[in-house]
Amino acid sequence: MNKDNNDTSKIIIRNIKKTFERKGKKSKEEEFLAIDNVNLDIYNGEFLVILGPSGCGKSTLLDIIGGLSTPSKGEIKINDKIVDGPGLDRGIVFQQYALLPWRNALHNVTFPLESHLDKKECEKISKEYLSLVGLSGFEDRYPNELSGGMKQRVAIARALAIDPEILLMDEPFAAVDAQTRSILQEDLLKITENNKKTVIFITHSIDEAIFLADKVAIMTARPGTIKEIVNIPISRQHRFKTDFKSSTDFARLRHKIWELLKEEVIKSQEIKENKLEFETSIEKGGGI
Ligand SMILES: Nc1ncnc2c1ncn2[C@@H]1O[C@H](COP(=O)(O)OP(=O)(O)OP(=O)(O)O)[C@@H](O)[C@H]1O
Repeated sequence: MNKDNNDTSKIIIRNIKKTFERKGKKSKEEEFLAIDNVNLDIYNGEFLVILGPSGCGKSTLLDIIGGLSTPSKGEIKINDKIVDGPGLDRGIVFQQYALLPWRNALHNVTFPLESHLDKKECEKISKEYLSLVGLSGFEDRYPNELSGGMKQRVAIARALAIDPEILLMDEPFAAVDAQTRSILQEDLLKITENNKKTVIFITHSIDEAIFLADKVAIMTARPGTIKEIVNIPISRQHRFKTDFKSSTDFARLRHKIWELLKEEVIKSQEIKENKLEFETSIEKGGGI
């Protein structure tokens, strides 16, 4: 695969800018620039992880790719078609499971299928995907009877059940404990590899990024843009070796990514502190 050739891109992101209208001082509407000039190419079957300081616009970008929000400028193409809303080509998994509490696991997974398939077919497919994520036998459990990790498995099964080409995942493992997270990472890597999914995955964890990604996009402090792409040239088989996370390859990548990210985390904290100082001084009637 020629990764420098635009023609092979599955997802093409060009000059994306997003501003929000916000109430500013004296309740006046003000434009708030969240992300600007975001450009990315994601190739068929690639696993892209996005890292960036809190508030830099990662979720904003993912929402635009998912068609849940529109860009203020720029465009996104998937398989050469401009994204103008949500679609069955994209399955989305959020941090907070977003399961329907009144439905059991099976019927949470059937939910996105019900509009176009009959009941029997929906349940057959849902059982298959629950089995794929290791939840055979848990079909009739309600969300309040499942652990955090199991709920996230149901959410993944639901996203996969529509057989999307693309999985969009917004910090999906942030709410589960460290051991469960590690197992979910391994399972996700196997499932997406075996089912040939293209994945965009947001995280705050550098270790998670290195374990999962083919390439890591590091975003700048707000307004977020892509600062650098770091390739992770490590085979999937090698990642499953027990000593991978203590290898020199891993340490080298972690150091490189942290050096790039640290600058942005510091900038992002400076932005917040300046804003606080500015607001405090305005409240006191002075300037800065
Ligand atoms: N609907 C909205 N209206 C106004 N501002 C918004 C809206 N959605 C996001 N923002 C702002 O845009 C900026 C980017 O938010 P976003 O949630 O995309 O960041 P993030 O990088 O995903 O953050 P985190 O890592 O903390 O989840 C933030 O300052 C946020 O407050």
